Amino acid sequence: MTISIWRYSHLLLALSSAIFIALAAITGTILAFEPISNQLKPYAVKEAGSLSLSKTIERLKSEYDEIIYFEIDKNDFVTASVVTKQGNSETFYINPFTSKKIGSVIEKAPIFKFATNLHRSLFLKSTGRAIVGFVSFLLFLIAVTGLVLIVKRQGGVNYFFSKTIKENFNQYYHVVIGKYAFIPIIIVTLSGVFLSLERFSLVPENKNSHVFNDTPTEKGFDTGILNTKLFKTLTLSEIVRVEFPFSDDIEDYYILKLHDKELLVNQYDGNIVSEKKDGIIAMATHWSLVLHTGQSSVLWSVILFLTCMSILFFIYSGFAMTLNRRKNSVKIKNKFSKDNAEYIILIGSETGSTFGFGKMLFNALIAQRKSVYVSELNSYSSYKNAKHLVVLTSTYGEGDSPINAKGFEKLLHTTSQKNLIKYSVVGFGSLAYKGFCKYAILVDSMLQAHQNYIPNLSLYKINNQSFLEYKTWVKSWSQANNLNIQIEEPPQQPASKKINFFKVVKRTKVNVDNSFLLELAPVKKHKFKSGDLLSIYPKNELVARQYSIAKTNRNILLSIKKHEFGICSNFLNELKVNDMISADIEQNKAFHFPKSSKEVIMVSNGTGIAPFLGMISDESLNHSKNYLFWGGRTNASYQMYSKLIDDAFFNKRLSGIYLSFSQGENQKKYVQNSLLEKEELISRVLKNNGVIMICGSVAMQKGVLKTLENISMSWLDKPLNMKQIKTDCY
Ligand SMILES: Cc1cc2nc3c(=O)[nH]c(=O)nc-3n(C[C@H](O)[C@H](O)[C@H](O)COP(=O)(O)O)c2cc1C
Repeated sequence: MTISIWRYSHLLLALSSAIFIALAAITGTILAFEPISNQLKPYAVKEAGSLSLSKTIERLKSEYDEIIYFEIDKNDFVTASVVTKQGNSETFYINPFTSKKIGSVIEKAPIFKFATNLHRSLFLKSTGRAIVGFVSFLLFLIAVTGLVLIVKRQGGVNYFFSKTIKENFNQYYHVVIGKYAFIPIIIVTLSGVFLSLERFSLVPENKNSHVFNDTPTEKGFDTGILNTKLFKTLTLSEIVRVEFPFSDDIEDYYILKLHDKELLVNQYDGNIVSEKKDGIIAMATHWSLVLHTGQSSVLWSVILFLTCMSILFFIYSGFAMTLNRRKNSVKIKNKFSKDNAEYIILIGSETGSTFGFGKMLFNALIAQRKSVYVSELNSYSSYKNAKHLVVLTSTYGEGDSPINAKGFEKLLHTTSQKNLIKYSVVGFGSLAYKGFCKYAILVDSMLQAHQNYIPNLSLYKINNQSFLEYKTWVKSWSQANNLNIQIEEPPQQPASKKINFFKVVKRTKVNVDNSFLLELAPVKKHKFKSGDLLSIYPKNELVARQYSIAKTNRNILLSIKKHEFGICSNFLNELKVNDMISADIEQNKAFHFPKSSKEVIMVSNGTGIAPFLGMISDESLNHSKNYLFWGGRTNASYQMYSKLIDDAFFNKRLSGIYLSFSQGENQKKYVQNSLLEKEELISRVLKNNGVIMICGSVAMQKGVLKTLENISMSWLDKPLNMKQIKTDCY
């Protein structure tokens, strides 16, 4: 498995701390509710913050015999510790306007006590606290390495918040949630680390101490403390805690804890005897506590709750992705050394899937008793007996090389070859990205410019790891080199196998092209759209065959071509009305009808028309002008679809229908020809941000994309914008 240093660090850090992080996240999720539940209690008194200190003390003194202290917590609850007129020593919440008791001090619920202990120290006292602090730091590093990975994946900092391409559920949400959870995770982890360091006295202490003024320490003139400027102007919003003098002794002071300092105040004349500033560490402790626990803000508590939930999701999705990669990782054992092999296969891969394709070619050549050597592009070297070089490479980032090809360019220029070597480059990429197979294009041009390499086959690009496209290339390459090699399809895992039942409600006869329509009603209610996929498992087969769905009358309409030896198509052709089949609907959002486009062009050939039959029949999709291009063999091939298409035209769901027949009576015509005839329409749709949907064979897709590229260049003077193209080809 090819793995970059960042991904490796991210993974290693996650692996080493996952259990602790999971525990902290679960307990954090529970603890996020504590400030929320506290703040929902009715002890915060409206506008109490503006009440002056002298008024508060005056009322307290009239209500109770003695006051020990009162304090205002982060929820704005005022707690007073007093001796009542009945002589009882009590602590409770008061309304500072009246000084009357309004509730007993909240006891921490057992669940919160338990979660706090587990979260802070894993019930292991100081050792546990140290572990938790360290894990918090690891989580900080995981977040930072994750951020770097997202930036690389998005193709730079500037594209951080631009659309993330969805390859699968886990990868997509790992990245998307990661973008938004990064800042809260950094805040939570850094505050957690700080609180741990502080607990172990590893942060510099606050060196500030009380500096006493040179005021007389004898009992001075009693001016009535409540009339002093200080007590009259200080409000509860500025105060954290007020401790009352213990006795009448002049050296017993009022201790006023404010948000940024502590004052000792003479109880007779209100003079400030001493002042101690909190300093930066005390401020940091205060803010770490507030930010880490969510006290004082319901909104922040909710954010903390969501952050803990997302950490749990990262653990799940991260491990699911890693397991999946491991499952797909491929090891190739060379049987020949680099200098003995006639065929050299060099692979550029980021996440390993291209190695699978390399292995297929390797096995096929070995089966033909050819001497083959496989390696990474980064291990490019001299090859004494090589006659053929095949480069299979993916593209990453914004058209960059995959990680194991970073050094290839330099090696190519500094390593000399003795022989003339025939080369072919196959690019693995995705049309969803701007630079489709851009790195393969670069490798191809580098080899072209190299004196020791002569082209064998022109550059071949493969979308979404399509096995069929690869098979087509292997066939051409094999023929070009007088070989007779064949690659074997890798065994597929049965999809999730969420099997559901569907009843055949209608079907047509097989037409001149061996194609037929099959209408299926789901036995249980299902949500699906035209463009989704139906995975069918014929007769207990493990490998599913997928068909693009048209949704008509709440049923599924499939257009199927019967192949002579096709297990699935023959199985479906044997079905009669009322028969039941088992299948699974898979969402295919990438091929749903665009929600906001004003014009949509649908291009298909053969049975690829299926999803469009549903889209043009759906009355709710009436926001756009739609055009249908379809290619088949003859007019008779079209008859099976004509009723649905004519209806859509009369209902104004279609504004244009353009048919092309490859075996037409007068002339041979393909969809590409019809597109060229309608260049003006195509260029207008492209110019006005319309969408072009393509469904059918891969060969047709290639031809259509080329035609669209040409139209875009000649009419709009710019390359085709792939964001306007949706494809579902096989
Ligand atoms: C983050 C990311 C960026 C990608 N960037 C591109 C790109 O710029 N151009 C392209 O054609 N394919 C791009 N792809 C698609 C991959 O090249 C494609 O899935 C390839 O088959 C992966 O092969 P590998 O697993 O061997 O690396 C990208 C994929 C990912 C996950």
